Amino acid sequence: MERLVEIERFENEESLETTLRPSAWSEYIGQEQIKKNLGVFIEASKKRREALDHVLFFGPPGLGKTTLALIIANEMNANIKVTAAPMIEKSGDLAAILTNLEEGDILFIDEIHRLSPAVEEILYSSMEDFRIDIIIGSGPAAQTVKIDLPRFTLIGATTRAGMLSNPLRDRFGMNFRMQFYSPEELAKIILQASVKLNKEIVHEACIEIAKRSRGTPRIALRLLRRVRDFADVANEEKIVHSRTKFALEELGINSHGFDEMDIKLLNLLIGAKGKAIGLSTIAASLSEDEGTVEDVLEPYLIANGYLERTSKGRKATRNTYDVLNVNFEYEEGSLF
Ligand SMILES: Nc1ncnc2c1ncn2[C@@H]1O[C@H](COP(=O)(O)OP(=O)(O)OP(=O)(O)O)[C@@H](O)[C@H]1O
Ligand SMILES: [Mg+2]
Repeated sequence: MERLVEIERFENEESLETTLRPSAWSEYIGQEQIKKNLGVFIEASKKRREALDHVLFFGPPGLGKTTLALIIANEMNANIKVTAAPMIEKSGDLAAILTNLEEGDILFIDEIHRLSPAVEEILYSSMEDFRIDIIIGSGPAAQTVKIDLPRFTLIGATTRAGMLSNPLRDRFGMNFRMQFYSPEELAKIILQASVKLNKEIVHEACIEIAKRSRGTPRIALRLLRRVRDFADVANEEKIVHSRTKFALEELGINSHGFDEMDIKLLNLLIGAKGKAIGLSTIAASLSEDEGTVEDVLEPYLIANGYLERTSKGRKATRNTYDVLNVNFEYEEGSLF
């Protein structure tokens, strides 16, 4: 099923996303703490004329990890090589990438939790000592060759910090957890994008879209494009509030930004009448895999207090009942 507030990337929209992607700090809205800290580290390493320490970003999809990596490269005036863990199958693949880097280059590895152990092993020594050992040949004739690497910066991104091995995590000098965006921040992002799309939009419309975007810029931008379609079809020069509300209702997105899948999950929790439900049960009921439930569906619900993770499983909260307009009946002490 195609989710409108889906966070995965759709191929045909990838290029549009690239054009809307900020390339400078001034256009990167929110994540203030991360921006402040990174700004200091970037300035310091520029002053010392050194490569920046390795950086790790983690957090749900669509919150701006890749964008940050590109901005860092821009700020450092560095070349950036972008790749993703599933593309690095063998240790030889990584060795080839690393030996092609130049002093000060940035290597961006997306989905870094998906590296194979053998590849991870190579990465350790390259991050720490800027050197790799490669075994050439096999059997008794095998030889280890040490290759020195230029000082480079590794930027890793992952939606699943929990799946990163400790040795790998420890080798990053900085790691940053991405936060969900407030509606006001998203409204700014929407306004900025509408200028690039050359379509005027009123403030109330920005806020309306922002409120329904699950705190996620990628979703906000996708909804903006859908709403723009409605406005264009209606021959409206400006995106106004009424058309926006109409479009979002037509698209089936409720005022909390929940989509069908969220609602199903929340109903499931409420149906359990105060008992916790295990992740595997939830995944099976939603016909989704556990990873998607954990990385894509749950973080926003947890961050906003609609779902609680306990040792026994997932539970509804008071908010869950409120938001679904369900009276909450419970025996004293059994629920919360
Ligand atoms: N802080 C921001 N300010 C303005 N636009 C942003 C910001 N963060 C993200 N965006 C926009 O949202 C889109 C998605 O961001 P990005 O691709 O960086 O997310 P991501 O965290 O790398 O996602 P994934 O985990 O799926 O790789 C970008 O195209 C960019 O235009
Ligand atoms: Mg990304």
